[in-house]
Amino acid sequence: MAVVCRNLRAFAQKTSSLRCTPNFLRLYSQSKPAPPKLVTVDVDKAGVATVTLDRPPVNSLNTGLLEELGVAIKDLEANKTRGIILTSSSNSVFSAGLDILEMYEPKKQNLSLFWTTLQNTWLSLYRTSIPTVAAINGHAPAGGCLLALSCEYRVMVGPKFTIGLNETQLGIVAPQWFMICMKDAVGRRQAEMALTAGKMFSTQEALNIGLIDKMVSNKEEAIAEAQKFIAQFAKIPPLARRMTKESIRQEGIKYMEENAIDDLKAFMDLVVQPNIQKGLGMYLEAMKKSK
Ligand SMILES: CCCCC/C=C\C/C=C\CC/C=C/CC(=O)SCCNC(=O)CCNC(=O)[C@H](O)C(C)(C)COP(=O)(O)OP(=O)(O)OC[C@H]1O[C@@H](n2cnc3c(N)ncnc32)[C@H](O)[C@@H]1OP(=O)(O)O
Repeated sequence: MAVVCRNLRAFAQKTSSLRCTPNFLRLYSQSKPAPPKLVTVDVDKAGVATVTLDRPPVNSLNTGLLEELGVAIKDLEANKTRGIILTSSSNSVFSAGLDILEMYEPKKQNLSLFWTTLQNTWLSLYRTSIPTVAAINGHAPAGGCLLALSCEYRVMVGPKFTIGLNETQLGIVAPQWFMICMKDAVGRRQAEMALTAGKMFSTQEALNIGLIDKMVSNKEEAIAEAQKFIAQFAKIPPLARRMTKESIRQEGIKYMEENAIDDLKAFMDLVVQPNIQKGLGMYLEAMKKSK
């Protein structure tokens, strides 16, 4: 709304016949339906929030969705929520990862906003003092896997879905902070093997290496397990919990705090390379053809 108002004000200033009065703004905002929300938040009686990614068909992470997710986390922190369960409205995809359309033939300004929003939202999720669980109810490649890895506990619906950081298979290198998240979960050795091969793991394989913590057979079970994980913290003094989480996640937090600008520059330089752009175009085409 703030952006709409700013744009309207600029438009009104450029014209002699329009005045950007409060009435005009009210009429304008009433005539335009609000865009659908890409992230929904439901807080239950126990104070646990289910945060649902809702960008059909595959919850690819565009700037809008990432922005909404970041705002949701900040709001939940302000409201002293007891836990966050991150899940998807789809019944086959948790998230398809970064929206390739944000990176294909981009405007420089949009690309920069996209990556900065990803960095900020990731950091908010990774370091929040609220207990976090990913209820992974579908495939979670690349950026989808990153979101799940940033939570403290992962429950995944199996056996038919897959999860992993598949970047090398796409001919790209996962950023350092993606790697840190994988190392956090599975240890350096397994992370190296997973990332160099760009392996997508079946749910059972993911369970075997500790990439997920529990396999269940449907979303309801996933949510119930997530609630159980969060409930255990009712007995833990929150300050001790918060400081422990912050301390154990220090490598990732410090990495982003100290390297956000270099990381942005590296991303911006890489994405606009002609060979990367050509690859992205071909990848999009291949996805369409595979239907
Ligand atoms: C990919 C190269 C990126 C290069 C960037 C360059 C430099 C950057 C440097 C560092 C950053 C690197 C970080 C990258 C992390 C990422 O997250 S990259 C994204 C990787 N994601 C994937 O590879 C997943 C691709 N999707 C799938 O495998 C499948 O869609 C699915 C998730 C398994 C679901 O399958 P399903 O059969 O249900 O659906 P469809 O495949 O039919 O898809 C429906 C519809 O959605 C479109 N789509 C799918 N994934 C994406 C996506 N990530 N971005 C945008 N659009 C996507 C697909 O094209 C279909 O569209 P439609 O034909 O118009 O209906």
